[in-house]
Amino acid sequence: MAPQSRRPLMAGNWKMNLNHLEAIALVQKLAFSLNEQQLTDVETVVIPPFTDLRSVQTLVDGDKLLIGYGAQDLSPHKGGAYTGDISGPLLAKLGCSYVVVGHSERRQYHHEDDQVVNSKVQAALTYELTPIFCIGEGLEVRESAAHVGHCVAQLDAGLDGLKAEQVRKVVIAYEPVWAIGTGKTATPDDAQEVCGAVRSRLAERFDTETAETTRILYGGSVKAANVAQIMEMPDVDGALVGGASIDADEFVQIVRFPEHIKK
Ligand SMILES: O=C[C@H](O)COP(=O)(O)O
Repeated sequence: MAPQSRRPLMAGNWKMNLNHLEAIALVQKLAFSLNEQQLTDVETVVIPPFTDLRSVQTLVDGDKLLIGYGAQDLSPHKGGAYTGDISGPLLAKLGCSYVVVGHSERRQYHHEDDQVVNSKVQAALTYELTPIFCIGEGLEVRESAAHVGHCVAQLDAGLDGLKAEQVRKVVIAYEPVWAIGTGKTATPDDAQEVCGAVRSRLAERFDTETAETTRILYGGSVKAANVAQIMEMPDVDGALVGGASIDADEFVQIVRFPEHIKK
């Protein structure tokens, strides 16, 4: 059985969807549909666009909701002349707990390399934000069966310079790029293969405690219909959900996955 520190985490990455009014409506619907026990059993987090964060904060704080929130990216810099960037201190001040780092869409469309991703992981930890650090292979790498090595190399690069106690504060998300937004979900065994390799690598590079306590998520076309099978895998501690997280009913069913499995 997974240790307590690996409480299942369902994080909804809304990407560039929903304005601040739609954000309020969605979070209200989650709060209305999920009871205290369900939100205690499964940590539930929304990751809206930056422009929604203040509205989400006001709602979550005002009604003392058991729903966490975070941002989709952060600057590696503390502050200053970086037009368009959002820093760790600005996110922390808004009450964010999480920040996604190294998502494949940032790597692809904003040319973020492993070094940039590593500096963002470090920035997040500096400002007490939990990075949801993404790794994952494209289709070509998968087809050449080099995916495990590719993901482990991304993991190593992203965690470069971190001590074991810092790594334990990171959430790692395995997202095969070919499964993102395509409707092609990796099989539970595909998810387990890489999540298991990530955990073994954490043991090898840091220590057993780090490997056993660090949470590893799967992401890529997760929906209510497939989440339970994926969550049955021993090294999968949650999901980073894209498209299905902007549909309140669907995300509620994803959070309620324990009702469909016995782990
Ligand atoms: O961050 C989330 C992932 O990119 C997965 O997106 P998706 O669930 O729409 O495939």
